[in-house]
Amino acid sequence: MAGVRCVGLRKVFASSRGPKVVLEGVNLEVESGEFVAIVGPSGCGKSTLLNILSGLERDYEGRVSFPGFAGSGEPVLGYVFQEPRLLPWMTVRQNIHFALEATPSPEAGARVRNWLERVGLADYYDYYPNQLSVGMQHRVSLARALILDPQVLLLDEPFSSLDEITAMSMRGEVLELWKEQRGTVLLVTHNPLEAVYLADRVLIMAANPGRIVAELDLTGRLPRPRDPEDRRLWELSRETVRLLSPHLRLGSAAGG
Ligand SMILES: Nc1ncnc2c1ncn2[C@@H]1O[C@H](COP(=O)(O)OP(=O)(O)OP(=O)(O)O)[C@@H](O)[C@H]1O
Repeated sequence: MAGVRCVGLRKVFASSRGPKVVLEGVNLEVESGEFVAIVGPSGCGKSTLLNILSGLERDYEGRVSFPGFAGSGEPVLGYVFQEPRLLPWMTVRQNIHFALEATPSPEAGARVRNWLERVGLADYYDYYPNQLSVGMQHRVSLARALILDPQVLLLDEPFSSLDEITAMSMRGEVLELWKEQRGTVLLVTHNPLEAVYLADRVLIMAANPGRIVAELDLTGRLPRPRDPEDRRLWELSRETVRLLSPHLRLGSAAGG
């Protein structure tokens, strides 16, 4: 098990107009096994935050830790990027198998087949990424992250390019997996309804500089399992929008 903790995160990017503070004073405490969604205006630093948590971005100030993780090194992290980022010279099966190469096991082939079925791509195992629709490529990238049984799963708008029927099914798949493994999930989304359907807590970020400005706690207000048709989801999604809307004008005083 592993939670996620950030203390005083600050990230500055160089730009043609000089240094740009993208994240400032970001403090985050996610319990082990918690499902947290992050919503915020475009460009407020959500992906940058996930990149820091994943270890891809190492040039930042502040501290990141994974409380509750008892192993050596770092917990197993799964990261589903905004774009599928599949290796074009590998087939679907090889792309998913590739994720397991660091931990070879005799069951790897069976696990890949199982995940191909779970994401509805069993018939496409020998296709190359350029032979798939964008939505199918996203499903491969989801399988590639989930097959690792991650203790911490980072999802950067993983459903945004999917049609709504497929997105619903993939949300269900992520929830199933989360129930089975009780890993920690951090989901970045622009969809307030998706955030309140999936998460225990929704964090609201503002821009310029990116920081967490509000939080909506759903535990107790919306028991699980949740019905996607539940009217309360709409009410809570409107509450999320109300918390977010003062921060939506980029570059405004409210935005920083
Ligand atoms: N490598 C980089 N070099 C310079 N600036 C960057 C770099 N990566 C991101 N930025 C800047 O950091 C800010 C935050 O970007 P980021 O992608 O984290 O935002 P976001 O909230 O995920 O946006 P969106 O919701 O549109 O995906 C933006 O102003 C972006 O231009």
